[in-house]
Amino acid sequence: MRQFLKELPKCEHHLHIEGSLSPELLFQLAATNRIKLPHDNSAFASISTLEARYEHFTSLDDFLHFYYIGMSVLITSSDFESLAYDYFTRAHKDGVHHAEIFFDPQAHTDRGIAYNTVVTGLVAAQQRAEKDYGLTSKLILCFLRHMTADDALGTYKAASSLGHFSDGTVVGIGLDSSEVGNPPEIFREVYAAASEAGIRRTAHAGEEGDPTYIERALDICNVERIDHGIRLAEDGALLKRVAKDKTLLTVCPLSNVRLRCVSKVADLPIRKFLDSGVRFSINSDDPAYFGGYILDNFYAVQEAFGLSMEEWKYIADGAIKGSWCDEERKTFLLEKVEECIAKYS
Ligand SMILES: Nc1ncnc2[nH]cnc12
Ligand SMILES: [Zn+2]
Repeated sequence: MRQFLKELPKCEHHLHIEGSLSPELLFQLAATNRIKLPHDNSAFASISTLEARYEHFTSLDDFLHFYYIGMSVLITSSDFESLAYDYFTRAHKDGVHHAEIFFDPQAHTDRGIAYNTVVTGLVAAQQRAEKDYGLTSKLILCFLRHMTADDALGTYKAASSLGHFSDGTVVGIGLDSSEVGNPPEIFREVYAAASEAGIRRTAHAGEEGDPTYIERALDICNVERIDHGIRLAEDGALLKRVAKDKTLLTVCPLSNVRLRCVSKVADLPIRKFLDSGVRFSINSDDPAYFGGYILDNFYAVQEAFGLSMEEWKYIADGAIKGSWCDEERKTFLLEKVEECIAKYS
């Protein structure tokens, strides 16, 4: 089963590129770029103390504190390119054929790094990954929900004025950071603009927030996907609606355990999603912080739920169908899944 899971063609839809910054690369870039890490936080004493601290996050906000300090070492386009190329290399080894990755421009522009510096580096890595591995990818621009709606709108306009939505450099928008107390409707205006312009839309919802966060993301922000969405299981009517509409949930099992949304993978509503016909993909979120890349998440789900090959085919097919790539690529990837199933049947 492990070899089958490794080879099963995967699409990753929930990966924060800044969350793939390993402690090794973090310390290396801090030295190269002369960035001072906080002296008053003993976790930053060494790579091993930082790794040890990552095993004890108490909540999303506790993690986010480290996440924003960590990314402060990313300065040049080439830093972003190395970060993203390393991720693509690892994802390719895990059987990822198509990745739709989040980036947080405000977390960089807020500390003086230009939006274009970030995107230039990421695009260079995307082009190399497609050439070297045949791995296709898209960028999703996330707004930080702890910042204002005006700031989100300004970021959206900056990307728009560079033509990044119309030329396909950025496929869609997302919403991340601290969820509870920062509901999706605060950002209704920027979502309406994206909707009007035909830009893809997703939002983190129902990670820590109750199911109304999911409902409001769907109803008010008109999102096409829900990132995490695990608390959907608490609302039967909403669950039916999401299943009927084939709205993709991008679930991140190891993240949910590390951030204490659930105490173990077996407590996630994976069985309920399968039985109700909810479409979902399995993803790594911030793999350098949560102890595993996409394949580790697949293994963890298999260990907890003992799924059949047919159920894995349903997950793999749903992930492809819910992707924001073209139909030709989807057809190709669906055939690859068929071949993999045939090989292991
Ligand atoms: N799991 C997560 N939830 C919300 N915002 C994030 N930013 C990076 N990872 C996140
Ligand atoms: Zn996330």
